[in-house]
Amino acid sequence: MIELKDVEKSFGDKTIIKGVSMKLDAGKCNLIIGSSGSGKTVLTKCIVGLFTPEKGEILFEGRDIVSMEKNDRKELRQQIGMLFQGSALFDSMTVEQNIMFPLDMFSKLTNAEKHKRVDEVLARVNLEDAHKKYPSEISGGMKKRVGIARAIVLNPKYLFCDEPNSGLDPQTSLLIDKLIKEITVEYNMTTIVITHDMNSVMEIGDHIIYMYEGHKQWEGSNKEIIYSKDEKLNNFIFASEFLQDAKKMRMEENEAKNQTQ
Ligand SMILES: Nc1ncnc2c1ncn2[C@@H]1O[C@H](COP(=O)(O)OP(=O)(O)OP(=O)(O)O)[C@@H](O)[C@H]1O
Repeated sequence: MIELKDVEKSFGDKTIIKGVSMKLDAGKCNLIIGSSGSGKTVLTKCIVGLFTPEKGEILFEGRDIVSMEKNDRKELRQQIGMLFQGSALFDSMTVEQNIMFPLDMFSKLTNAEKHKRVDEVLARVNLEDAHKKYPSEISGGMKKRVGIARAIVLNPKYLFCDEPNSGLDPQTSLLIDKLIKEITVEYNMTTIVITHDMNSVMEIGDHIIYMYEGHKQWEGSNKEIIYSKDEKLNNFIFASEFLQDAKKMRMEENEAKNQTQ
């Protein structure tokens, strides 16, 4: 579990993150949503130790990354898998070499063990035959899957995904979401996903945090979000007429169900 207590982060005299507290559970997909500039990336960078907040604690299983010794922080960072926007694969390396990279950098496994591990994670993301391909030879969805395989190759306790669906069609997005969710449950990882994708919110949002102008405006599950009365959240998620209609229908269905019970 990761717990944030009253985290504050400023640049110059501008406070970007304003006293944010939250608990992010293991085995759950924790989604951070919010409009552009609301502080999602800055908050996430604070959590993974790339930015140091001026105030507050960020506890990984009770250990504060903010005040941690440099070596301990380095060790902890190796337990964090990252899936970057656009996958961030090395174009000059094959799929296999891309996934091997963190193992070469951070593990003490033998060559044979590393190859076995690469095979395992590629099989897990259903890409058994992609070892020798270059990123330019595979689709956007496959690149994301390679990105996921690379993110989990060191068996991390924590997984961060920045806009995992950006640039993907709705069907492929759904497959990537399902994969992230399955892996989260299977490995009991604490997963944090930054997303703008409302389908993801409804599909895998065990715990959703809505950021508004640097503070946590709302939190709840995908079951609760549809019935939320928070005006700012509703303006954000039901910005499209389609979603407004979907919400109305859900609420009417629910009312009808309650009346027949
Ligand atoms: N390194 C930095 N120095 C100064 N200001 C920064 C820095 N990084 C981010 N900011 C500011 O912090 C605010 C929040 O930015 P952030 O990138 O966290 O937003 P976001 O919610 O992730 O937006 P998006 O959805 O567009 O990625 C913005 O006003 C941004 O200009």
